[in-house]
Parts: sequence; C-alpha cells; structure tokens
Amino acid sequence: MSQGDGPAPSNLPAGVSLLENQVAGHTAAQGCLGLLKPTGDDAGTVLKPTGKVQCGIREIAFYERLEEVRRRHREAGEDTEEEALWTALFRVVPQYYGHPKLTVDGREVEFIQLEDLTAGLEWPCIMDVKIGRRTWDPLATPEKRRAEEGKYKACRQRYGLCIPGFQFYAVRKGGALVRHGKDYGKRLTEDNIRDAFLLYLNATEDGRLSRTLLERFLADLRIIRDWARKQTTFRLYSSSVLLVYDAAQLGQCGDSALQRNTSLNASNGQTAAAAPLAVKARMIDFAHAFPADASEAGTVDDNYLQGVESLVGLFEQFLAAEGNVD
Ligand SMILES: Nc1ncnc2c1ncn2[C@@H]1O[C@H](COP(=O)(O)OP(=O)(O)OP(=O)(O)O)[C@@H](O)[C@H]1O
Ligand SMILES: O=P(O)(O)O[C@@H]1[C@H](O)[C@H](O)[C@@H](OP(=O)(O)O)[C@H](OP(=O)(O)O)[C@H]1O
Repeated sequence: MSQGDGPAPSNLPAGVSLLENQVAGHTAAQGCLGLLKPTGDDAGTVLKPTGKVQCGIREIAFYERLEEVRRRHREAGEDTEEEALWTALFRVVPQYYGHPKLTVDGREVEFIQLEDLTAGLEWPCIMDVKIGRRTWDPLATPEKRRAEEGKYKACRQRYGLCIPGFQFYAVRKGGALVRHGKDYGKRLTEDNIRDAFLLYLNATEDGRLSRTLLERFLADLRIIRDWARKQTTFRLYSSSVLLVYDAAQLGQCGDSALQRNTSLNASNGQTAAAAPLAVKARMIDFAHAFPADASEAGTVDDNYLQGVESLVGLFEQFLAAEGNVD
C-alpha cells in the first residue's frame, strides 16, 4: 500500500527511527514514509503507517477482529469450531498493539503497531512473499488492475505468488548482508524462482539446505495453509507471508557446510543443543482484506489458498531433496 507521498521523513518524533531491515513495501529509500521502529518502552514493536485511508481502515479492522477473537477465547476458555479456525492464526499473525498517531514532519500520521518479527535477531534473514495470482481488490480502478496484472507475471502465473523483496546474511561469506528488492523479484521466472529461495535459505553451492530450517518454516506455513483451506469469510488480496530466520544460529544446527565461522559459535558459548533456531512464517499486510461478498459466501479464497499451497509445496520439495543436513 502507499505509505504517504513526498520525500522521506526528515523529522521523526523522538524515540522512533526507520526500520532499517524493511525488505518490501514503500520505504524511506523510495521517498515514502516506511515502517518505523520505536525505542524505549515500545522496543520490540514496529509502526506501520496506514497510508491510503481505506487501506488503513481495512487493515486495522482485520487486526481488531483478530483481537476480538483473542478476547473471547481468553474469557470463554474454549472455542466454537469457527473460533478455533481463527485462534489458530494467533501463532502466525504478529501481535497487534493498536493504532497510535504520531506527528511526522508536522503531519499527523496514524500507524499500526505490531510485534517486530525481527526483534532480537543477530543476522535477520527476511523474505516478503506476496500471495495470490490476483493482487488487485474489488475496488481497484481499471488502471490499478492493469498495473497489478502487468508485473511479476511469470511467477504469479505458475505459483500464485511473487517475491517483492528479501535480505539474507550469507553464512559462508562471513555473514555478508545481501539485499534484493522488487526489481530482482520482477525478473524472476517460474524456472529460477527456486534459486531465490535457495539463496535466502543459505543453501550450499550444491543446493543443500538445513532440514531444521525447512521443518520449522513448514510448521508455520501449514498452519496458514490449513486456515486458508477452511476459512470462507475473508478475501486477502496483496497480502504477504513474511519469512524470518536468524542466520547467526544456522551454524549451530550441526552441519559444517552451512556453518559460519566456528569461532563465532564458540564465542557465543552455545552448544548446538542449547541454541534454538529462530524461524517463523507470519501473515502480514491486510490492507486489502475484504469480507467475502454474497457471491463468494461459503467458498474458500482460492486466490490466496493457491499461493499458500504453492509455498508449502516448494518447501516440501526442498525438504524431500537428498543431501539436506541436520
Ligand atoms: N510486524 C513486522 N515486523 C517486522 N517487519 C515487518 C513487519 N511488518 C512488515 N514488516 C516489514 O515491512 C515490509 C512491508 O510490510 P507491508 O507489506 O505490511 O507494507 P506495505 O507497504 O503495505 O506493502 P505493499 O506496498 O507491498 O502493499 C515487509 O516486507 C517487512 O520487511
Ligand atoms: O511491487 P510494486 O511494483 O512496488 O507495486 C506496488 C505494490 O503492488 C503495492 O502493494 C501497491 O500498494 P497498495 O497495496 O497500496 O495498492 C503499490 O501501489 P501504489 O503505487 O498505488 O501505492 C504498487 O505500486
């Protein structure tokens, strides 16, 4: 969604800075107001500007709805079948902390405050996977629809998803940070999209991956997939799954081929068994979350489901490949 027009903010309120590891969406580097990161009491959260009014209203409504389910769940202690479908999402949607207003460059801006999914990671590897063949919503103008249909075509056609941005720390290059933005994502095709995932996942040169990493991602992705297989009340357009892991912990999973400098591991004083590998897949960006209309009632969101099924399928193929480690 658009995150505000005009130059990048020059005058941020005290106690917030730009979220430096934002990998997609509108960023300060593009002259927009990107996500911010508070310090002090609110450390560990991010502030997403609401941008276009209707996008903000829809995204807040989605998070508030989930909060309402959470409140009922806490009070009732047990869920109806419909509630259970939504409580399953708590694990795969960032915690929501409301929608505060801040003044940026003399203008009042409403934000959505969320758990920072990258908090505490030493070498945060982050990939934004935008889900769905169709990314324009029912209110899109013909121009917007054409613009959306014209990009990331090859990947979207084949997989029902695209990669607008990612970053990773290359463990076998001493932890060098590599970033790829939307131009890279737009050049990907059905033949090489797997290579983008292999890069992101710190595969060895011969394509071997950490089994632990894949299994942990799959645990979350299957929760999202199972929800998408059943839920019939929403249509999610242009929503993403954010993949996050800490490459600094990869070397502690047991295989020397994936390891970074072993002295770094030793300096952490951690053993392979003691070091939990931080890995998560989370649903983000509900700016185009629409309640199903009358003609869609009782049916699943095929557009979203197909993208998530593809993502699960890709990770399952990686996991089934021979030679993976740990
Ligand atoms: N909860 C979060 N924790 C950490 N980083 C986040 C979080 N939410 C979003 N981000 C970062 O911000 C980026 C953009 O997020 P999001 O897709 O919600 O914004 P957007 O501007 O609406 O995107 P788009 O322009 O693609 O619609 C993500 O790719 C990710 O790098
Ligand atoms: O991947 P790209 O090429 O950067 O394309 C952008 C992306 O589709 C965003 O999701 C969209 O914001 P919305 O979700 O708000 O529509 C934005 O529209 P915008 O330029 O109209 O803000 C597009 O420019």
